[in-house]
Amino acid sequence: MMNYVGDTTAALASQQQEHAIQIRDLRVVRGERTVLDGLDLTVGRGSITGLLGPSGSGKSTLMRAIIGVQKIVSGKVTVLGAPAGSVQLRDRVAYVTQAPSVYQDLTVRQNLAYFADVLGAPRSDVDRAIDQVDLASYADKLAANLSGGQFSRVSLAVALLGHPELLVLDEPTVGLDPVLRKELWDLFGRIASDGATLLVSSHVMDEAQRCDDLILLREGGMVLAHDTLSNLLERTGAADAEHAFLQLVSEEEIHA
Ligand SMILES: Nc1ncnc2c1ncn2[C@@H]1O[C@H](COP(=O)(O)OP(=O)(O)OP(=O)(O)O)[C@@H](O)[C@H]1O
Repeated sequence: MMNYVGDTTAALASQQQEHAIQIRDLRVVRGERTVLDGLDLTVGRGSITGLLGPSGSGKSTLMRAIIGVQKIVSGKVTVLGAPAGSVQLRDRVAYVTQAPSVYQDLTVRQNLAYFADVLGAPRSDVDRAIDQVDLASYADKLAANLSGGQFSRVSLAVALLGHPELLVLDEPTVGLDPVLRKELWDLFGRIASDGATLLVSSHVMDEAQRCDDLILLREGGMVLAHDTLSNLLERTGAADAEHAFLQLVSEEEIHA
């Protein structure tokens, strides 16, 4: 009997370990507004999940809850098997916000070295992270003199210090032209193929093509769908993610 209980506990623990993110009945209120209302979500490991939805649908709020910086009213957010925001997740989870914290008056390498010290990551990580984002030839340039795409890659390099298992990226391609967006998505693909899990938000629906899995959020913080793009297109008969989204919204409205 003891063995059975032990096995079950181990099985449950390993099942939780397999998930990068597990959210149960999450409710978040910001100001007067209920932003997330009973949200359930499970994200597997080692993939790129796109969090897509219109502006104000709650993408950033959900990401903040996953990082553990958002005050929640109720529910449970488990990340890599531990409660969101807990100390043991500090160097296992990285978060890049919409306002990147890169110092303009430092070079790329100086920025990375500074953040490596702050995060307690080894200095040897600095050049590895710079290489990973393809900025080796810009390492000694001031961040202020970089292009928009290069600047975004510096934030990403900071996030890669210490080899995080989960990267949460809040609209990393916002304001970038299509060529730079493609470059950045290629980079996300390389990071995921090295074994990390990425949760990437966007309100540009065509970025759905670059994700293994999609979470479509609609206003009111409701998960409209959580599926692969090909399944969503098949289900809705739509030609692209944007039309699939619109189709799902109108189906919801008919059934409401
Ligand atoms: N600090 C705050 N105080 C009160 N309400 C807030 C605050 N921040 C966000 N909200 C509200 O919460 C809702 C969700 O905002 P959130 O930033 O999570 O959406 P989003 O989907 O990330 O939007 P965007 O794509 O524009 O970044 C919005 O209605 C917003 O007005």
